[in-house]
Amino acid sequence: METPTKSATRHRKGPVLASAPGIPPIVPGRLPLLGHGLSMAGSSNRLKFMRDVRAYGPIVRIRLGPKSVAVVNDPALIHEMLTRQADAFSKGLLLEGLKLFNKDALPITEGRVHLTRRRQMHPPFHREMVRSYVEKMVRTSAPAIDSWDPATTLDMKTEMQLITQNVVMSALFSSVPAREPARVILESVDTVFRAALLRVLLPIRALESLPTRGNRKIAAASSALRDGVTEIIEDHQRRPDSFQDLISLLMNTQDDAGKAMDSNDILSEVTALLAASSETTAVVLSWLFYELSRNRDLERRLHEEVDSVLAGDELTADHLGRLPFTGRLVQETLRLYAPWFLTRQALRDVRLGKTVLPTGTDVIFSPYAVHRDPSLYANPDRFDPDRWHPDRPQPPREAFLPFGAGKRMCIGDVFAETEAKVVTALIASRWSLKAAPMRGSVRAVGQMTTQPSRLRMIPELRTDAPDRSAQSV
Ligand code: HEM
Repeated sequence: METPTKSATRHRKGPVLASAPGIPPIVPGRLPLLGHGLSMAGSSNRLKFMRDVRAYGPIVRIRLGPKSVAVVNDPALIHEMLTRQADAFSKGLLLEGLKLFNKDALPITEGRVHLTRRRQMHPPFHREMVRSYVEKMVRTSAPAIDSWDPATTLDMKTEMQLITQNVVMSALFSSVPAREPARVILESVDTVFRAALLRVLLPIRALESLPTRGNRKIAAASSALRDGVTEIIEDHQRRPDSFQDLISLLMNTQDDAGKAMDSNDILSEVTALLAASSETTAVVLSWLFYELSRNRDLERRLHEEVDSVLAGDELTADHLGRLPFTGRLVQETLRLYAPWFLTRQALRDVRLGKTVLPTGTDVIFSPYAVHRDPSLYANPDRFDPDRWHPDRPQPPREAFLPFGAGKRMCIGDVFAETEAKVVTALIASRWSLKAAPMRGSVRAVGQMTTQPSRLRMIPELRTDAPDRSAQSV
C-alpha cells in the first residue's frame, strides 16, 4: 500500500484521494482482480492494513476480489452505525461466511427474528445468572489447571480453548466432555471458522463447491461438530427433567406465532454459541499470560492480589469484586487484542457522517485498529493495565468496543469477562507461566480472532503461593 504523506498520521489529515462528494475515497495500492486482497492475505498483514487504512479518512473504500467494501474508521461513526442507525444495517459479509454451518442462529438472524431470539436467550447471560456459574467455572477449569506438569510445554491457545469450551459447555449445556471429544469439537469449530473467514476475504463462490481436500475437510468438520452437539441435545430430550440450562430454555422456547424450536434450530443455536464463545475468550487468556511473561512486575502484582484475596481458599463469586487489578489485566488484554474485523451491510442508503453508503454497501470495521489509535490511547501498543485505573483519564466510550455495541453487542460479554477473571486468578494462584524458547517471535495474526501466531508456555509451580502450592502437582 502507498504510504500517506508524512503529515497524515490521523485520518482527518490524510491525503486527498480522488472521489465524488459523499463517496468514500479508495485506498491506494489495489491490484487488478485481487484488489486489496493481497494486503489481507497474510494474517499479520491484515492487522497492519486495518491500522494503515485509518490514515486515509473516517470512511474509505477497499476492494476484496470483486467486491468494493467500505471501511469505517472513525469510532464515533462506528458507534452510530451500531446503535442509532443499527436498523439500517444487516450483519453483512461475515454473516454470509458463517451460514456455512449455521442456518438460523442468534449471531446471524436479522430483524424481528433476531430481537425475539435475543430476548428469549438473554436470561442465562444476565449478570446475576453469570455470577451463579462461578462455582461451575471453578469446578470445570481447576482440574485441568491443577493437572499441568512443569515438564510439559503448553500450546496456550489449545489449552485455553479446551478450558473455555468446557466452561461454556458446563455452565450453559450441563455437559463436560472428556479431553479427546472436546478436542474434536474444538478442531471442528476452528476449521469451520477458518473456512468462513476465507469466504469473506476471497468471496469467489465457485471455489467453495469444488471437491478439493480443503472443502472435504470443511464438510467433515461440520459433520463432526453436528454429531458432537446432537449427542448433548438428545440427552436433554431423553431426560428433560434432569436439566435447567440454556438447552432446556431453548427446548421450551416458542416464536411469536407459538411455534416451538425444532431440533435443527437448537442444534444451530448451540453450535453457534460454541463457535462464538470458546476461541474468543481463550485468545484473551493466552495473550494475557503472554504479556505477564514479558512483564514480571505485573505478574508479581497479580500474584499479590490473588494471594491476599483468596488466602488459599477456593475462589467464589464473592472474591471477584475484590480483584480489581485482575479485572484491569483482562480489560487491557481486551483492548490490545480485540477482534480485528467485523462486518455490516447497508440495507438502504445510509448517511454516515459526510458519506452516503448506498443500499447493499458492504462495510467492515476494526475494534483492534481503533484500540491502537494513538489519538485515542497514549502509547497504544504498550500493555498497560493501569490505564484503566479509575484515577486515570478514560478514553471516549465509543473508543472501546471489544464486544461491539448496540443491539448486536456480544450477549456473552459478562460471561466472558467473569470467566477470564476466574481462569486468570486460578492459574495465578498456582502457576507462573514462562514463554517457551521458540524460533521467531510471537506475532498477532488476524484469523476469526486476533490470536498469537504460536504460543507455547511452560508452567512453573509457584513456591511463594499460600497453601495450595504445597499440594502435589
Ligand atoms: C472475550 C471474549 C469475547 C469476545 C471478544 C466477543 C466478541 C463479540 C463481538 C465483537 C460480537 C458482536 C459482533 C458484531 O457486532 O458483528 C459478539 C457477538 C456475540 N457473542 Fe461474543 N465475544 C466473546 C465471548 C462470548 C461468549 C463467552 C459468548 C457466549 C457464551 C458469546 C456469544 C456471542 C453471541 C451469541 C453473539 C451474537 C449476538 C447477537 O447477534 O445478538 N461471546 N461477540
